[in-house]
Amino acid sequence: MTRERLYLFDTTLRDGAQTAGISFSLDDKVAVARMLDALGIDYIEGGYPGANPTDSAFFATDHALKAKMTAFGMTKRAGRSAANDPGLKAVLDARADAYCFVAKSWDYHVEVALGISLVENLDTIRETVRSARVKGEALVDCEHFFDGYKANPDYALSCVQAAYEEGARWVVLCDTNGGTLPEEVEAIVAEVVRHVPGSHLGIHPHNDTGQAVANALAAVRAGARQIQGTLNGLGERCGNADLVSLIPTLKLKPAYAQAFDIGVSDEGLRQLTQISRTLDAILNRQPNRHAPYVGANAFAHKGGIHASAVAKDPRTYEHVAPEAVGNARKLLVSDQAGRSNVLAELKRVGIEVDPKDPRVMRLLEEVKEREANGWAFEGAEASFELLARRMLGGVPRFFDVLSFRVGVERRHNALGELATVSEAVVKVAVDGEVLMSVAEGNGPVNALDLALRKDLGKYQPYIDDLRLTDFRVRILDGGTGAVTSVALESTDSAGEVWTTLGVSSNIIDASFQALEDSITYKFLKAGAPAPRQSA
Ligand SMILES: CC(=O)SCCNC(=O)CCNC(=O)[C@H](O)C(C)(C)COP(=O)(O)OP(=O)(O)OC[C@H]1O[C@@H](n2cnc3c(N)ncnc32)[C@H](O)[C@@H]1OP(=O)(O)O
Ligand SMILES: CC(=O)C(=O)O
Repeated sequence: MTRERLYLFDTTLRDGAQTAGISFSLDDKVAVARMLDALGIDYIEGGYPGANPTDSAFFATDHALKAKMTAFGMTKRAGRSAANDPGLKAVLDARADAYCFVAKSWDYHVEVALGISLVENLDTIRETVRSARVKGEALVDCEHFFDGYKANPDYALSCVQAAYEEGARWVVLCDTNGGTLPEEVEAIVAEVVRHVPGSHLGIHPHNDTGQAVANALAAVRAGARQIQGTLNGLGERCGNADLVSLIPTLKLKPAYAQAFDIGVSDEGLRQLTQISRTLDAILNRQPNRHAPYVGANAFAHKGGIHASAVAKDPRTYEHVAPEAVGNARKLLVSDQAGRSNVLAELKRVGIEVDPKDPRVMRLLEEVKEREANGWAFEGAEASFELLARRMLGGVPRFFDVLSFRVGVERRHNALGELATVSEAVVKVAVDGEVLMSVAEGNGPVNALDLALRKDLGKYQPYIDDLRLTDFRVRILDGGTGAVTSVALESTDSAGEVWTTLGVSSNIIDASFQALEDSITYKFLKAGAPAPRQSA
């Protein structure tokens, strides 16, 4: 069976730039465009030349991409000719392969937002497409098409037909306000296909009911052959159709994979998790751990019953293989775990144990007991590994904390300014040697951290590159006598990131436990030798 070509149009750099809180620099835009091109996207909408200096600068350079670089703009202003519209000229002067114009197709919008007659709007569409075709491929985004169709189907259709008959390569049906449901999209697109070939129709769904991806697929089922969307679903308000969800669906789900060819190869698909996370890194955002296909939790199995079956065959609880999209499976250890989760995690960290060893069940019981008292091992693999090694084999006591003291003082500094200063003193024994360090910090935990890591004797070189990158405190029961859980995230020059936990009714104790475990984990990881004498 021959497969039909389905085109992907990415608007991360245009509609995605309309996401609240997001702003792309020129370098960001270039990096994202290259990433999209390598992925195999057919059209990359780079922005709106003339609307702002970044977008104009982006289109002033030659991108030499395989994808069709597309400049976005609005149809010509009413009351002036296309040749006499500076906004339109800026778009058409851009170095692009294709030009995409947003046009009104809802009679109400024509009258209220543009304040022109319905006939004048149709002339505007035609004249704009005519001017664009001279420069390259023309596309028309029919804004509010579905709302327009519901209000006045004949007029909405006449806008689509005007664009198509004038030579637009694609007429894109936009669910601009994002309120249309999949069954409505499917029915309306099926009607439009009776007037304009589906091979010239696209869909641009917004996600205001959380169904933009479903709406894109509904339009494809009804005959549209171009999907507009963005990476990670960026876009105005609740965003656009997420191409990171759509691409694997189109490639891995038989109903679509057997019917359609898209420009993304299997290798491109395997890069998807990396691409999604790189975009978040560029935007300085935390990746969505629960994102379909690519989220860190998309293939994380927490329930013991799930983990047990996954260990037998991953297909029991996975709809596709994580490797297909460049993601990885995880079996989490928590109070929802069974023996299978523990065995899988022990295997992952390289601890060999007979599955029938009674210590495995004791370890699981210890995890559950601790979780009931405020520990949360799920996000703290280093603390679980230390607990497991301590219970199953042993972890050298690289150092012993003999005592610590920390004080917080508010006083005038040398400049006469009032400042709050924390000072800590830590006494440790390292392989028979007693060492004492003093440090000042911007808070009591910081002062303790600096004092503890100041001098660990012969082990000091192993922690020179240790950095603490995050410190999260959770109060487990209300009130000042509450139990406190501290999660400490650490990293090193090799780029490994690990999280350790401490739980106590005293926040300083909880922090110190997490700190000691972080250092011990680093010693183990770096292969530090066990002390000659027990501490
Ligand atoms: C559905 C979408 O996402 S469409 C894309 C939306 N994206 C953006 O708006 C981001 C970029 N926009 C901008 O930088 C600015 O809005 C600009 C440069 C385009 C225009 O700025 P301004 O000239 O100051 O106009 P402003 O933004 O206030 O209003 C838009 C004008 O365009 C008109 N307009 C809107 N859509 C269209 C259209 N499809 N065709 C012709 N004119 C249109 C409006 O009626 C309004 O005209 P008015 O000023 O005579 O009332
Ligand atoms: C064009 C566009 O972004 C919209 O109608 O949503």
